[in-house]
Amino acid sequence: MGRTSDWYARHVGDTFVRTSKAWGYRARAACKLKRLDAKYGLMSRQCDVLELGSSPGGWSQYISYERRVSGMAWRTVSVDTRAMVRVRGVSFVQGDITEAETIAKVSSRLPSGVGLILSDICPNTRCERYLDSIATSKVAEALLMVSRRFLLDGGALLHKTFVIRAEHIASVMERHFSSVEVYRDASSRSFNSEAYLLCVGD
Ligand SMILES: C[S@@+](CC[C@H](N)C(=O)[O-])C[C@H]1O[C@@H](n2cnc3c(N)ncnc32)[C@H](O)[C@@H]1O
Repeated sequence: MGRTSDWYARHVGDTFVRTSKAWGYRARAACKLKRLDAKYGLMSRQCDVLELGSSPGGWSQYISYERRVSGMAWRTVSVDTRAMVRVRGVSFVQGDITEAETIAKVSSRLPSGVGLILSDICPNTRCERYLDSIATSKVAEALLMVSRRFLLDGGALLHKTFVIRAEHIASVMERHFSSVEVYRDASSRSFNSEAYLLCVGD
């Protein structure tokens, strides 16, 4: 079997792909967020949300749905370098979170900050250990900068990274947050094994 058919067989056989399709989510990532929400009660936080790396919109759909069923009128602003088809109740900013122009656009929509930042940002990795490690560290740096700018006291940052980098990034985050927990989701496919860091401030 070639690489493409290999990927296809894995993809259609994946429970999270089937579940996300059944629920009408644009990406299987929505099922991962649902699992993280069940573990950490993310959506029960009474606050505005800043979502980073949102396209094609699976997480945005999940956030939008959860907020609507709970009747909460909190704002959600989502950011991605790539375009995203509109999601009800979500304000989308197209831009790079490392750029001042994007930060200014987010600021104008969330002038008072947020209680929760959710990042599913995935840098363009090249399966080259040194370059990938630089790319994931750059994302972590950008998230720290965004957290300093937008996260309110007691707020939380959920950050997706790769298992191989998780402990190092956690040790950096521990200098800036009062608690940092590393979680490896069972839905992560082994070849790109992802980990999530939940960083909570004072
Ligand atoms: C795994 S995808 C996100 C999937 C999304 N959470 C969903 O549920 O549909 C990662 C996204 O991160 C975005 N991204 C990567 N670097 C970025 C950056 N510097 N600023 C904003 N978005 C970025 C990519 O364009 C990509 O759409």
